[in-house]
This record gives sequence, C-alpha cells and structure tokens, in this order.
Amino acid sequence: MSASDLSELTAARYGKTKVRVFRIVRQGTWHHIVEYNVEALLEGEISTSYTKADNSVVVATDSIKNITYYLAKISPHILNPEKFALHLATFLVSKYAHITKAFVTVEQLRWSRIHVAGEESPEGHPHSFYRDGDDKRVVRVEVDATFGKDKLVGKVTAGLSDLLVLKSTGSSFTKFHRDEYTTLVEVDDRIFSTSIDLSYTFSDISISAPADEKKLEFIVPLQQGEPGYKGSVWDEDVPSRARTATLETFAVDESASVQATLYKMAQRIIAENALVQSVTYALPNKHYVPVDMRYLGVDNLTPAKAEVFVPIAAPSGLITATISRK
Ligand SMILES: O=c1[nH]c(=O)c2[nH]c(=O)[nH]c2[nH]1
Repeated sequence: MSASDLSELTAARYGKTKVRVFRIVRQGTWHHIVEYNVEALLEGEISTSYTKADNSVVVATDSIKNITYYLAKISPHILNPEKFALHLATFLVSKYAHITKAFVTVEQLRWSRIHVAGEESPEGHPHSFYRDGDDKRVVRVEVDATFGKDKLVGKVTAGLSDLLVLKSTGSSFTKFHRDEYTTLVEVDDRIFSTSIDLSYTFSDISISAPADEKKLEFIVPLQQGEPGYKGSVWDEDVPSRARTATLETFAVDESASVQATLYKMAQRIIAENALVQSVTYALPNKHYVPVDMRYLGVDNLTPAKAEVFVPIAAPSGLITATISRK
C-alpha cells in the first residue's frame, strides 16, 4: 500500500493574515481614519496545489494582500468594517472563477477624536486621535458562491475582543457543587475581572454580484435613512449598543457567577438588536487572590478586609455560551 492510499485532503483554505491597513478619508479638513488588521482566506478548487504541487490554481497570498490594499484605496465602504469585509470577500469570489468561498476577518483598532477644551466641534478634533482602549471591533464575513457567482450568500458575524473589565464588588460565587476535589471557599463578595470576547450573528444576506468587468463594484442595497430601510448588518448602532449593553450589564449586575452575568449580557443584546440571531461570549475569569497575611497577624482574607490581591495570570476560568433568539 502506498502513502497516497492512506490519506486524502479533506479541508483546504489559505490566504493572507495580519494585513495591517490604515486609511484616511478626507472630507475637506474633517478627517476620518480607520486602522484594520485584515485576514482574507479562500476556498475552492485548490486541492491540486496541495496534492499535485499545481500552483496554477493558486492566487498568491501576496496578490490577496495587494487586493486588500487596493480595495482599501477605492472602496467607498472602507470606513465600515462590515461593509468593507463584505466588499473584499465579494470581490475575491467574483474575480476568481475557481474560488467558491472567501472568509474575511477585519479587526478594527480603536482611534477616537481628541477633545480640546474650548474648541468648536462637540464631536472632537478634526484630525487628531488617541487610542482609547485595547479592545477591537471584530467582523467575520463569509461570502459563499457555491450556489452560483450570481447568487452570493453572505454570512456575517461581528462583535468585539479583548475588552478588559473589572468590578471590585457586586460579585459572589456560592452554592457550587462540592465534593472531595473541592477546595474553593464560597465568597459573597469578590473581584470579578474578565477580558470580553463577544460575537453576534445575523441571518444570511444575499449579495448582488458585481456587474462591472473588474468586479470591483459592490452594491449596498439600502442605506440608513433611505425609505424602506429596515436595518442591516453594517448598522453602526449594533456594535455600539452591544458594547454598551455588555459594559452596563457587567457594571450593574449583582453577579452570582460569570455564567449568570454572561447570560444577562446576551439577553440584552438580543432584546435590543432585532437583526441579531445569536450571541456568543467567551469570558476568562481572571482571578484575583487576596494575600494571606495571617502570619503577620493581619486580616486580609475576610471579604470586607481583603484589600491586597495577587492578579493571577494563569490558570483562569473560561466561561463560554451561545444565546440564540427563539
Ligand atoms: O463565576 C464563576 N464560575 C465558575 O464556574 C467558577 N469556578 C470557579 O472556581 N470560580 C468560578 N466563578
């Protein structure tokens, strides 16, 4: 039996990742900026590149990078990561006959306008910005041309990552299962800190295939404010409402556990966003352990006296769940 009888290619996807893009859109002296980390991966009739060293089916990852920068230059949708991701994925499956699916992830880094005391605009400075947080807005798009290049289906998941939060009270963890392996003590007051990863999904959307020869045109059916508009996956309100719901629920919830708080956050996102079908959180429980000072005769352990803590980097709990619209 030869080696080729023993194995077969069952999945293949490739492309470019960590394409760093910064873009300025100038409206006179009023500038808009975005900074993205883009990943664009392809699937299709590419198996012979793996099995037969046939590079003729390979759109070089370098070309995928070049297309990403070109669209960042010419796309009217660059300022909205959902629309830009859909544009890039639609371009890739439309341009290349043998590519049936494109998977684009856009991570948006935070840049907010600096507010200068006494200056005119309440929206902030026209061209000066600061990094106001390490969390990222994240958009994942799949454009599927399996049903035909003129019947493109878009699957959009959006959300955020690395939103680090902490509350110094309003969190307990009691009445959990106990057995011979249990050493954890019940606490009715503890620190709760987590780095929030959130993603929410929308129903599939149908996308008009670009009619122009260069496949660069990507048509957005209806825009916010136009008659007949019923909301869409690229509404700017959805990410901002989701971020606010996450932060506010975390802040005000009398948390019985990470699980119970997670569930309330997700319920609020579903209630507030008609187009969101499901919500997934991944919440590491970043433990803060009070330092035992009993050997000094100092009480730093009873909850009301616990003031000095060791932040524990690892291990952490990891609580995840998906909550779906009924
Ligand atoms: O909120 C929590 N959920 C858990 O599942 C868990 N497990 C644990 O040790 N501490 C905590 N806290």
